[in-house]
Order: sequence, then structure tokens, then C-alpha cells
Amino acid sequence: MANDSARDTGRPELRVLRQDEWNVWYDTLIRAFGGVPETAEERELWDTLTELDRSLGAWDGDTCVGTAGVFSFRLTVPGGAAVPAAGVTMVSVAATHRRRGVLTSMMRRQLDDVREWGWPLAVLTASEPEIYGRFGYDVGSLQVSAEIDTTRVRLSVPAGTDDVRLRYAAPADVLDVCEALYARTVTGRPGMLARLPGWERLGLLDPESEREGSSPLQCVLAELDGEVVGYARFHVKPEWDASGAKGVVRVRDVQAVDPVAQAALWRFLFGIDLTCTVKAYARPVDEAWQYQVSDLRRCAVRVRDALHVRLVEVGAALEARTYHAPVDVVFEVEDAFCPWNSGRWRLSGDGKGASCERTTDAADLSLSVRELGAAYLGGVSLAALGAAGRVRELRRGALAQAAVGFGSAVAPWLPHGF
Ligand SMILES: CC(=O)SCCNC(=O)CCNC(=O)[C@H](O)C(C)(C)COP(=O)(O)OP(=O)(O)OC[C@H]1O[C@@H](n2cnc3c(N)ncnc32)[C@H](O)[C@@H]1OP(=O)(O)O
Repeated sequence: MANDSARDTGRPELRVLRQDEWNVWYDTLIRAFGGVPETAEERELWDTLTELDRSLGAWDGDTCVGTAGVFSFRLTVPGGAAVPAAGVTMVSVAATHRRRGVLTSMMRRQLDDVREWGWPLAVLTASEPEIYGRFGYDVGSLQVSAEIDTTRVRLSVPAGTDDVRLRYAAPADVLDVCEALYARTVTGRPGMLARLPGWERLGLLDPESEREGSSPLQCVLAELDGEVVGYARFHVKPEWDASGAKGVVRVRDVQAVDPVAQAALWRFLFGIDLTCTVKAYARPVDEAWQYQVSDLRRCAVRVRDALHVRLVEVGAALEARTYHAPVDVVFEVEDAFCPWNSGRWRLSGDGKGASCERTTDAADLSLSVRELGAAYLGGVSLAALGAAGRVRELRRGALAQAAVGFGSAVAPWLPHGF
């Protein structure tokens, strides 16, 4: 049907990707991102990770003009449950075919598919944040980058940090240990993704072309009483000028099971000889080091959007998480792109669980599905969205109650892109 209508109208034909099309499809994607080829290793890895039956290609005759993929993730939500979520990825439209609705047609098909698969959520990281709001996504987690002047900034660490032993290890040799540790941390923060088979290799990708003069990837393990309690992966870029060493530590990944292990790793990164800057990227907005430093201003902290969240099924999504404080609220939801979500929903929940069902009761709060996506992981306050004019309070007190209920003790975080 879709093929016929595409032929009739001259619109590109949208179809599920086949393995024999992958190379052309992937070339289309790479070109849309500027056309710089990836290494053979990266390409092979993405070929392996692509979920063909969940990926779409848009074709103008034999020419691939659009790409969109989905990874079948499980996303940690407030309360710690791992909820099926479509990880929308590899989205592109050839510049020759831009602004003719190809992306819109792929988003339409994709969200219909995700609904059919029974997954309540879709998530993505955006090349440009402005693209996805029209399809019902909004920013659900933020991330921090920092450039820390370690010649001036001191770190105060908690008691017990000296008990943690650190040792270097070849990143590939300890991959399994690091993955096991990651798996232990994944339910600790909303917004984290359980690693799918094969995804551990992403952590080791280390193309020389991206090192910009830095060392190959290095890894340090943190151990307490013989047990691995954390790891840091990083590069060191040696630099010298007339006044001496000015090396830079580029932090790629820090994971730890508790604050003491975390502090031991950060103290190590701050203190590597012959370096005077630590550059970190995509860190949690509430990570402890920000409250342990002597001078936050010299850490040049920047915040940006990380995970964009879309509630595909409002009822199932809101039931899948728990609530920081008891909530009983009727939402009037507007969702133009996925109209099955529009209308009134009563959410009743607390720290143990929740129900979210259709209702004809009077609404307490009026908002669009985007505000629910923004607030979903607990990192964006519904009250703040209200102050921005994006949530309308129809019953006095409902906004404050819902805002507290949707909150999270720890900020959501996406440790790696996809
Ligand atoms: C999850 C990910 O993979 S993020 C990666 C996204 N991909 C890229 O950034 C690669 C480079 N860019 C592209 O490939 C394309 O420009 C795309 C995919 C962003 C857009 O594809 P198009 O087919 O041109 O989009 P389409 O024609 O469906 O546009 C739909 C609407 O979005 C708007 N839009 C599209 N791209 C953008 C953008 N980059 N910024 C702002 N608005 C945009 C259009 O103006 C249009 O608005 P309208 O409905 O009000 O007219």
C-alpha cells in the first residue's frame, strides 16, 4: 500500500531496512552528518548494532534519501524499573530531499510502530534540539560538561576515600569487570540505559583520528577490600610551554558504586602528574565533585540537553514509574502527533506504584505530552514548566503536588550517546 502511494505521489518510499541495503543506508546517514568516513571498526560495530527490523529507509527509486533506526532499550525510570523504550537513532534526510516532509513521514511510521510493539516510551539525543518538539519529544535530562583548572581547584573528599585502592588496567582486559559494575549502577539513576549485547564495545572505541594528540584510552580501577567498586576511562594529552607542563586529562567515563569510590576516582583524575586541566563531558548535573570543589567558577561548568523523552502511551508510561510523594491528579493532555494520548487521565501514585487511567473527571492540570516527557524522569520540574506558561493549573495546589511527586532524589543522567 505504502509503496503504491509513494509511486503515485512521487514521495520517497518508506520501508523496513534489509541487510543488503545497510551500506548504502549508512552512507546516506554519514553524508548527512558531513560525510567524514568512520573507521572500519566503528562501521562494523554500528552494522552489528543496527536493529534491521526496527530501522527504516526512505527511497527515491534506488537512491536512499532517508534513514531512521530504533534500538530496543530498557530505560531506568524513577523508582528503578527498567522500562522498554525505543532509542531513536541514525535519523537523516539527504540534503537533496530536505524539507519535503521525509523526516515527518519517518517519525509518523516510527511512533506508530513503537506503539504497536507495546513500548510506552521513545527517547533520543538530538543533533539539534529544535527538531523533535513537533513530534512530542522534550528534554528530559540534562548533562554537564566542565573544564577544571586543577592547579587552582582543590577537591575535598569524604572520609574513607583513602581506603580505596587504584590500579591501572588495559581497558580491554577489564571490560567485563567494568560492564558488571555499570550494570550495578544502571538502576541507580533515572535515564540510564541497560547495556544491550555488543554495546560494551562502544566504551572501547578509540579511533586515533579523534584523539587530537591525546593518549590511547587509559583505565583505572577502584577497589575496596578486593572488590571492584568503580572505574575511570580517560585520555591524557601531554602539553608543554615555556613555563612547563600543561597536560589535559580528558575524562571519558567514570562509574562507581558509592560516593567514596567516586571521590577516589575524581581525586585521581584531578591529580595526574604533568596535567593542569580536567575536561569532562556528559556528566550528571548533580555529580558530587561539584560540591567538593573549592572553586566552582574555575570549573567552567556548562549545562546542555541530553535525553529527549516522548511518552508514546501516556497511561502505561506514567504507571511505569513511582512518585516521590503521593500524587492524585487529573491531567488534560494535548497530543497532536499521537492523538490516542489526548484527553483526560487520572494519575494516582506514590513511592510504591501508580495507576493512570482515562477519566471524565474535571482536569486539575492542562499540558501537552511534551511537558509530561520533560518531567517524566524527574529532572525537570512541572512547577518550572508552569512558571514558563507551559502547564496550566486548573485546581489550586495541584501543580505543586504534582511537581513534588514527579521529582527525583537524584538527577536523571544519560552516560553515553547512541
Ligand atoms: C535522533 C537523531 O538521530 S538526531 C539526527 C538528526 N539528523 C541530522 O541532524 C542530520 C542532518 N539533517 C537532516 O538530515 C535533516 O535536515 C532532518 C532529518 C533534520 C530534517 O529532515 P526533513 O525531511 O528536512 O524534515 P521535514 O521536511 O520532515 O521537516 C518537518 C518540520 O521540521 C522542521 N525542521 C526540520 N529540520 C529542522 C531543523 N534542523 N531545525 C529546525 N526545524 C527543522 C521543518 O522546517 C518542518 O517544519 P514545518 O512542519 O513547520 O514545515
